[in-house]
Parts: sequence; C-alpha cells; structure tokens
Amino acid sequence: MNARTDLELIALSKHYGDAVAVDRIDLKITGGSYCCLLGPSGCGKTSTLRMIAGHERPTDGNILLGPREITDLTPAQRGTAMMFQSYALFPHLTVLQNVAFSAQMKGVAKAEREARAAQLLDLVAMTPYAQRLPAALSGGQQQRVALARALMTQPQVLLLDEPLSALDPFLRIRMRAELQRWHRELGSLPPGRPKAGDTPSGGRAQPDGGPITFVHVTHSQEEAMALADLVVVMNHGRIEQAGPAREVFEAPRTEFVARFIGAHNVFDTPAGKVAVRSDRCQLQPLDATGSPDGSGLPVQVRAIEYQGAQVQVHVQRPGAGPAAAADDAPEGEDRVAPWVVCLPDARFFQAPVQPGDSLRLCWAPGDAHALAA
Ligand SMILES: Nc1ncnc2c1ncn2[C@@H]1O[C@H](COP(=O)(O)OP(=O)(O)OP(=O)(O)O)[C@@H](O)[C@H]1O
Repeated sequence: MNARTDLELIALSKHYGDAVAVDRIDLKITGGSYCCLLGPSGCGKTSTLRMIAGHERPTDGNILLGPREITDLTPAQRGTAMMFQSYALFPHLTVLQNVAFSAQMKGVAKAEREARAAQLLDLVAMTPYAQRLPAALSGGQQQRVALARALMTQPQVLLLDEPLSALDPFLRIRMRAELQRWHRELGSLPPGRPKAGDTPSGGRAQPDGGPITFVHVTHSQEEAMALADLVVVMNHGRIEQAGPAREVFEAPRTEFVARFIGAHNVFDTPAGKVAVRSDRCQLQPLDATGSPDGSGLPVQVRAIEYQGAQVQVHVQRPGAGPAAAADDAPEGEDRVAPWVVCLPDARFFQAPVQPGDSLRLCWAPGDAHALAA
C-alpha cells in the first residue's frame, strides 16, 4: 500500500455546544482501502466524515492525509471529495456538464475537462446519458453521476455519506457490487492531465493513478460487512471496534458490537458476558445435559420465523411474558425474544419445534466469545 495516502485521525473531537458528537477518536485508514463507518443514528459517523471533508471544523485533534496535515485546509485543498446523500446535481446542466463542472470552475479547457468527464461517465456506465438533464434520470443513475462528479477532482479519499440509503433494496444490492468495482478500478485509471496551477497546494490526488481510499458512512451492518476492508463500529462518539469485517463478526469486542453487528446472542455467565453466534447455538431436549461444560439454559420457544434456507427460532426464559421479552430486545433490533437460534432449514424440519416448547439452549465452549466488561 501507498503510505503517502494513509488517512489518520488523531484524538479527533467534535462538540456542538455541550453535546459531544465525536469523542477523541484515533483511527488509521490504510491508503487504498474501503472503510465503512458503522453505527446507530447519532453516533457521530457523519460528523467524522464532515470533519475529514473539511465541511466541519474539529473541536480538537488532527487529520493527516499521508504526510500532510489537512486539519485546517479548505475542502478543495485536501485531496478529498464528498458524495452527498442527496446527489445535489445541477438541474439545468447536462450529465456531462455536471461532471465537468468543477474543472470548468478551475479554468480547465473544455476539451480536456470533457474528455476526463467522459472517462468517468464510462467508468460508471453512464455514457449513453451524457446529454440528459438530471430530471430525466432514475435515482440510481443520478447517484452514478454524483459519483463521477465527485471523482472529477481526482481525490485521494472519496467520502460517501449513506450513498445507498435512497435506493430500493434491489438496486442497493446492485450498487454495492458497483461501488466495490469502482473502488478496485479507480486505482488503475490514468490520472488525467490537470493544467499547471490547477492543483491544490501540497499535491494532487491520485498523482500516479494510485489507490483511492473510500470512506463510506452507513448504519447498515450488512452493507458494511459486504463492502469494507475496514469496519469501524461507532457508539456515542467513540470507536467501539475497528477491524476487518470478519474479525469484527468473529470476535466482537463489546456487547454493543455483538448486538449491533447482529446474528449474535449475548449471555450472562458466571465468568462475565459472552457472545455466541446465533448459528452456533443449539436447541436440545430440556432433560439433555447441555454442553460438555454444563453450560446452557432452559428456554421456551416464543416464535418461529421461516426464512427459506434457514429457520430462526426465537426463545426466552421460561415464563417470561411478551413484555419481558420486548424489554430484553436490544435497541434497534426487532427480535420478539432475547435470543435467536438460527438453524439450517433441513435441520429444523428433521425435528421441528413449536411456540411454547420447553428446551435447553446450549453452545460449545469454544463458540462463546468473552466480551469486554
Ligand atoms: N449541527 C449540529 N448541531 C448540534 N448538534 C449536532 C449537529 N450535527 C450533529 N449533531 C449531534 O451530534 C450527534 C452526532 O451526529 P451525527 O450526524 O454525526 O451522527 P450520525 O451517526 O451520522 O447519525 P445519522 O446516522 O442519524 O446521520 C447527534 O447527537 C446529533 O444530534
């Protein structure tokens, strides 16, 4: 990786009056990687992104891009570009003119800026729409144009604020694959030939057609896991955990991460709280001995959800009423009971269970992952 383009946040904070939106976060994002900032509403993701972009002034801390301190630079000087949630295209300009606009403002010659804009429209598969106005495009098409426009400044870091949230679920999944492909292909694009005087002080983005870093804000764990090399889980302005998607899923550090990333159950044990993946939990007859180490607890089936390839069995402590179950459900999750056992459909239908059945929920000791207190 190109050490020149690592993005580093050092003790970065943002306060709005008395409210602490971002609380002394430290984060290093390797140049060329795909990073997702993930967390519930209000956890400080957008504030962090806006500070990197230069749209929000940090209360404290520093931002480095490669060897450059960019904390106090203007957005245009940083080597970053932001793609906004509302694609904010100019309605009276064609697609090509929208993409070429920033270069036009900098005085880049028409032929040169349109050649670069055409190259980016090709990347996002929008060449046939170059002469259309934004109003004649679908949401997904507008998003592609917005992306091409952000890339026109040849940023070292592309900042994406909930880029898929306005799309329908099918398009969202398609665009996920597209984002991955664009991220991969951008590093191999020729850098273009900006005119002398066209470059911001301190260096030009993608100076050698090198890797581009994507920083993508989302509240969807599924999106983050599908896209990111580096998943950064935030809560109350702090980073709860940062690591590769698989590491965060396999070894959530805290109860918050285990619950937010989903597909985990959290249990109180004499040794402290542990997380166990829902697909590693098992249901046995109540009189079974449980796990080899004797772990496991009596539960009652509360609901069953058939999901095709798998079946989710929602369970709770025996006798706990619906209200108790709802209280136990983690914030932001719509579970009907505190724990979920996720079974392959074939296994479930070999020995189906019913709501009201009393069973033992257990797990292998090696599948229990200790959580930080
Ligand atoms: N301009 C502002 N003035 C005052 N408080 C703000 C401002 N912008 C954000 N906040 C507060 O800072 C906290 C973090 O907000 P931020 O937008 O960074 O969170 P987020 O994780 O991006 O949330 P969402 O997913 O809802 O966009 C929230 O409590 C929010 O209300």
